[in-house]
Amino acid sequence: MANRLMSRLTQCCSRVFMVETSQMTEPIYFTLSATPAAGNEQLASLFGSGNLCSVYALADDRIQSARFHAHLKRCLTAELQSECELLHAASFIPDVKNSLIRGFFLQWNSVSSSMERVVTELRQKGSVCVFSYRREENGEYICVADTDQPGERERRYYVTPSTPPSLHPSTLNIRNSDVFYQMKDAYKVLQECRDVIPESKAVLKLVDEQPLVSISSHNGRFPVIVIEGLDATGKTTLTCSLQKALGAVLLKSPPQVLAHFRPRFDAEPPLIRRAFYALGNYITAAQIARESSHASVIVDRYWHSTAAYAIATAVSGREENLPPVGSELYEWPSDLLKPSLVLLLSVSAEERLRRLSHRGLDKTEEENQLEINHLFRRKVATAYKRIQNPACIVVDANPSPDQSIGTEPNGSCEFINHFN
Ligand SMILES: Nc1ncnc2c1ncn2[C@@H]1O[C@H](COP(=O)(O)OP(=O)(O)O)[C@@H](O)[C@H]1O
Ligand SMILES: Nc1ccn([C@H]2C[C@H](O)[C@@H](COP(=O)(O)OP(=O)(O)O)O2)c(=O)n1
Repeated sequence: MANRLMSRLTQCCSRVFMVETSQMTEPIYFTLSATPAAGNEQLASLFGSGNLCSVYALADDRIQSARFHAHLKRCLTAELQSECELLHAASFIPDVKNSLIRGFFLQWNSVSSSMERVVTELRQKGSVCVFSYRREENGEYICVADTDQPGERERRYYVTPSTPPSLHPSTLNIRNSDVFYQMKDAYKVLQECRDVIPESKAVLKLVDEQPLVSISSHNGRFPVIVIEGLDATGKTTLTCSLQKALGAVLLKSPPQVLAHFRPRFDAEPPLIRRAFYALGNYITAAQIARESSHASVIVDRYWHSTAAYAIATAVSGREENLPPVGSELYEWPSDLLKPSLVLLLSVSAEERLRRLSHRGLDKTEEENQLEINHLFRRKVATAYKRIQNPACIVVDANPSPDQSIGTEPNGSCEFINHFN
């Protein structure tokens, strides 16, 4: 298995490797080639820091690969936390969708017995392959990889600098790994999980029980208003008051019927977790179609949340790495019911933190990450605003609930008055 993976990673000389040394800087890109080439400053800085290797996990199918990658990360973090730096690495073919394979790059300075032991153990594991890197005395950067060629145990490559791709490589795999643009694609992921995650069957059954609804099922009936925003921006407070003010039906995504499955799927890697949330939107869509025939409907989170969080998590590093404005990755799914209006509640970072601390509830792992990770929050907010057709209207939600809600300068939102 490892050999097959190794072949996949190395035989294609057009593959580029990426190492992210920090969240705020451009990753280091290189290729592996049979002929030596001059290094550059970035390679020199990477190779100047002691011992180096990269580790990739890959299994026969995408579910196993995703779970194995998450497992590897947990093991490496637990075992090596204090002794080495764990950086994100990946290998991809420029401009080729779904070519990205994620891995880790390990850097350690001194002789470390547990480091040597862990690397040896990983090498022996079927579905992990390890690349070791070193700088030769003549200044060449070398990568040593295992090989499955007869009579050959390992093969040496020269590490050659590569120019950064025009789009960040993590955008290559978003479609159908992080964001699903048709129900059948998310459905397929949970079907593939049935043996390892038995709860998938129950979720699929709930999806099967919903009547199919078209993307415009509520047209000509009552309005459907989606309220979106980061955690603690006031969605629950606003949806409840709108429900009362408009005599509306209040729904949410994921729907209540999926609530008890959430912790199970939240513990899974993005491929599985995001497919679960995507399917939740289709169950909510069926509820919207039903309810909007006789009343206005308010929805607490829907597709914008699913796509914005998924994209912001999938794209590592800086905000500039997000897919650009107008990218097809911000399109609405072709088969998901569209609401009449999507409002994005926006509050200042200070006000949001104040509300979070007043609320004082247990925080999910993702909420914790949001709190400590300013950058991630900015990426979620930017992704929200780039989603198209329907786009969201940004609402200034800083005022207290008894003040009327205005909009950001270019928005327009007298919606409460409008529906009263
Ligand atoms: N407009 C507002 N002004 C001040 N506090 C608010 C406002 N809206 C909500 N809150 C408070 O902020 C906290 C988070 O609000 P909540 O509606 O639960 O947010 P969300 O559903 O977006 O996570 C709650 O304690 C709530 O009472
Ligand atoms: N329709 C939805 C709703 C939430 N999600 C995901 C996105 C984030 O990972 C979490 C956010 O949920 P969280 O529990 O923080 O939100 P609430 O507190 O319920 O407002 O759920 C989603 O993908 N699709």
